[in-house]
Amino acid sequence: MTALNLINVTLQYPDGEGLMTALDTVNLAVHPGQFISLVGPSGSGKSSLLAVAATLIKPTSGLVMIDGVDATALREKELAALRRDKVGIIFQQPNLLASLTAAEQLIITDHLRGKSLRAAAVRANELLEMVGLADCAKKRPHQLSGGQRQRVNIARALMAQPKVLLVDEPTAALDHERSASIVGLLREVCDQFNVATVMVTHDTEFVPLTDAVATMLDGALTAPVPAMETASAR
Ligand SMILES: Nc1ncnc2c1ncn2[C@@H]1O[C@H](COP(=O)(O)OP(=O)(O)OP(=O)(O)O)[C@@H](O)[C@H]1O
Repeated sequence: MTALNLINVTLQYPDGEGLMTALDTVNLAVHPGQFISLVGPSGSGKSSLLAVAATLIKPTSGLVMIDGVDATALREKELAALRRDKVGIIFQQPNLLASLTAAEQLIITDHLRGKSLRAAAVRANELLEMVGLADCAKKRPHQLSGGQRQRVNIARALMAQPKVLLVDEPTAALDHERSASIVGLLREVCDQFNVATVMVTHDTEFVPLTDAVATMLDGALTAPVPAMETASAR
């Protein structure tokens, strides 16, 4: 089963007297463990695609299937639960809470999901170790570098064990070396947690670390994205 499946997704915004089409009949299937780069010029619809896939915006028409469930058919409460449990979102800016330690940034997300604090603390420590921040669990955002903050952001998005990870220009605020290590980390996350990952990027240099490229132009994908190859073929 695909983890994320956009089927004939069209998104239109009101534009003066008429409508502007931000997404035009987009079809995209992403399998567990598949890592897709999403590229295209400014205004081509990349952020709109991520927002629709994240179920933050309902498309004008088409289906958004997350782990086999059609998100466009759900009521707001069910939709919020689906998003919380199945979708991890990583924005450019980590948006960490200034007063919380790295571990607490992660624990609070599980707490909001009604999970036990003890289990959350164990998982938070495991994830911080996985992203290379075992020594930084007690540090607050101002004590971390930009790259470290982005690693906390990634670990936080993994707390819910999402099926789908949506990443919007994770390297925009980082230098070259840190950017490479963040994309390398996302590759590891994708493989280790078998999560379907879509990353918007302007950095075509990192595209080879991903399995396939989706290119957007004027709201449409320029070509079908190849299906998942077997892991051994990578
Ligand atoms: N809330 C909105 N209301 C009206 N038009 C919008 C809205 N959000 C986006 N658009 C338009 O939809 C189109 C696609 O925008 P989108 O932000 O998805 O592109 P993008 O590829 O992510 O661009 P960038 O690389 O600059 O972030 C653009 O023409 C944009 O102006």
